[in-house]
Amino acid sequence: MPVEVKICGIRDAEGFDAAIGAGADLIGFVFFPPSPRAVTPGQARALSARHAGGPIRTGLFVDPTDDQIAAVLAELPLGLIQLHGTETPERAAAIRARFATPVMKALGVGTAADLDVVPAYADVVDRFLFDAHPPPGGPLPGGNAQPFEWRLMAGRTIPKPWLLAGGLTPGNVAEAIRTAQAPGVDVSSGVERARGVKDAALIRAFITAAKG
Ligand SMILES: O=C(O)c1ccccc1NCC(=O)[C@H](O)[C@H](O)COP(=O)(O)O
Repeated sequence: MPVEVKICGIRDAEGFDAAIGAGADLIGFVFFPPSPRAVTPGQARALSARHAGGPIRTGLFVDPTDDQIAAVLAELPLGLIQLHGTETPERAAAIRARFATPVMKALGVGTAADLDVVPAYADVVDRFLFDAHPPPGGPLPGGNAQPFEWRLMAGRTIPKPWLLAGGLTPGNVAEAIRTAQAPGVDVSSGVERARGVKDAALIRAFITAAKG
């Protein structure tokens, strides 16, 4: 199976077109206003409309209310809702049922014990994303360019498709995939030339390295 690649935090045409052109499988729009990568639903709709079909449009939320999700879905259909906060399995299940949209739960990994919660989500989400824990007191729960120990994932049976995230770059992604035995990867900071500004050449290099 080819490795799946998600390019997260797309907020301009350069990033969107580069991700599409290079064969991204998923594209992430951040609906978390404190993030430098945040977009409005209208901006995401306009970007998404640049290309019909293609990558799964993923909406990233952090402990969202139903109203926040509904406001986004009123503007553009999402193929996947990414929950990157402290959402419980019950909350993830409720969101999935109410919006009839697949859900990906992001989980922070620092030690093997952090993976103990996976079974609790297994029946109520469609995918997992494993990311580093955010720095204590930091403003963002993700998108921090922080890697975690990739070997913690090796040999694990994860009951749903999953993405490895955290501090990935064009230079380390191939090794990360091998070490973690990851079926997919997600990147934000590693394909930016400045915080929140995607770089087309880095996106192309990342996808080539991941899929190569
Ligand atoms: O990217 C953000 O700004 C962000 C904000 C709030 C919650 C999650 C966020 N990003 C989540 C992602 O899916 C990132 O791609 C993932 O954390 C990896 O980020 P990076 O280490 O910067 O590649």
